[in-house]
Amino acid sequence: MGHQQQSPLPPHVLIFPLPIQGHVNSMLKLAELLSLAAVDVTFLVSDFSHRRLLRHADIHSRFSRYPGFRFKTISDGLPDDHPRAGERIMEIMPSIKNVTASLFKEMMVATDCFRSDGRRPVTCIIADGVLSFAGDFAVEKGIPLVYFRTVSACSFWACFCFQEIMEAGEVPLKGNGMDLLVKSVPGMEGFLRRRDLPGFCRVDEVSDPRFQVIKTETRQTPRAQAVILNTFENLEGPVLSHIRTRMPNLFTIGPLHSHLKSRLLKEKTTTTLPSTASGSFWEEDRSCIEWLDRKPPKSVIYVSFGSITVLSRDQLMEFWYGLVNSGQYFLWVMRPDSIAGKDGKSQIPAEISEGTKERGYMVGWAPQEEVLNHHAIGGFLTHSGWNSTLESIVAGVPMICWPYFADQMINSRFVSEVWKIGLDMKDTCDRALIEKMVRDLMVVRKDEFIRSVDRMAKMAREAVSGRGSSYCNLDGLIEYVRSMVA
Ligand SMILES: O=c1ccn([C@@H]2O[C@H](COP(=O)(O)OP(=O)(O)O[C@H]3O[C@H](CO)[C@@H](O)[C@H](O)[C@H]3O)[C@@H](O)[C@H]2O)c(=O)[nH]1
Ligand SMILES: C[C@H]1CC[C@@H]2C(C(=O)O)=CO[C@@H](O)[C@@H]21
Repeated sequence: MGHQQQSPLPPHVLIFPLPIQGHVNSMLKLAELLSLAAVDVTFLVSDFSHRRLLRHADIHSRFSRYPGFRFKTISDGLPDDHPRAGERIMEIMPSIKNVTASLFKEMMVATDCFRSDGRRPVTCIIADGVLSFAGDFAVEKGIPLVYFRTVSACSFWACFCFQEIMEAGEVPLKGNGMDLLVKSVPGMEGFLRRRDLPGFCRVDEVSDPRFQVIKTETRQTPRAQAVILNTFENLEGPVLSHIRTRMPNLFTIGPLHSHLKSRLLKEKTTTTLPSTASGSFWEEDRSCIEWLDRKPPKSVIYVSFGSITVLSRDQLMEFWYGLVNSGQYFLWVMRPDSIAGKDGKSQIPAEISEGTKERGYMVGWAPQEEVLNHHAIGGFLTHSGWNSTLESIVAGVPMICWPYFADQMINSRFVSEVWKIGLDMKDTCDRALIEKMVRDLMVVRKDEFIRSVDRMAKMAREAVSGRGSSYCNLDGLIEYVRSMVA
């Protein structure tokens, strides 16, 4: 019998996100894009996140069409009842370093880097840019390493400059001088105030581990062979040029949610624009879509502060009065754990649930991409998480930004001062201002904002289509991953 010609095994990429919603969302999109290109993918996520995905996101059926895709799980080192939200979210960083790092190494050695029948050992590690221990392993074993930092380029670059910011005495932020311009982030000298620096700078001493960990994790990025960012050239071009002086092998492939839709359409896996299955950690309440169906075009402001923000009762009341007094319809996402206090949902005051009925609607978690693309949505009151910002841009929805922490502080400055597609209310939470901003966004300056965000939306869609920059860059990344096994 003649010897059958075997086709060579595909490359095998390990994708390893920081196990929180915003990071898992965008890295799952990358995983699906690579799976579409017939690359084998092992997606390593915390047991905790995996349970949430299984429960609320129907994740296995989403990936069942990709035979080369596998989930593997690992502990994030936190107890199950840890809130993984609010101020305590940063506890995940030392926990991962102290617990997950050694488990990861053991797992990689014990499985021969996830080798199995018909599957090579991992040929490339794509790790979250803040998981440097995965980078240590890759470097030690000579496995090609790519970092994916899931935040904006502007935030990544500001974090990269933490050393210089510190040496210039521009941190720690002590509450005064917050409106002084920051001189140590090249390219942002004209508009970046101290209050706009990533929230990790809001510490009393530079020795604070929350500042130090981000400084160290970010500064080691250039040791990777390449870096991926979920952004596009026309959105953050000037910042990207600065980053490329230090990390020339930079792949901008975003907005990933839109890119995935574009490729799925092109693969002719579907004839209508696919609503890609979600990666939600909470149950999506679809009743809000029926509520929106009954509202006039661009008449509703969507309110959501992402997966980590926790509001004090006072803040909740200010937002609520501001929204009600604005006279606009509002759809408000109130996660069960989003109000400070012990027992989450029961903390929503009765006056709010009752008083919302006239012009508002509340859900615990929404199908956000679909909501933002609904004709009834005219504005987004957001915490300025990077996925939310990109989803709003692509949907052509102007924003009011109330950043809570981290990259959100700088994203909101870019939304208001650089891209001019919304308003920034950082460091304030006052009902009269909220009322005014909602009216300005939805009524008074509506046309001006819609014009600029529509222009940006068009550029975003171009970036992920046929000959667009992100589309070509993803092709380049796939080629690069393939070249590692050639
Ligand atoms: O009701 C909701 C609310 C949110 N989402 C989705 O959840 C994601 C939220 O992501 P993001 O807007 O980035 O916010 P966070 O969950 O807070 O993300 C964390 O991770 C991001 C990416 O690194 C950072 O930019 C943020 O600051 C950080 O808090 C988005 O895809 C939303 O579409 C829903 O599906 N339904
Ligand atoms: C919990 C935070 C630690 C780092 C992550 C981050 C980043 O800059 O990569 C920003 O905010 C959060 O998403 C993460």
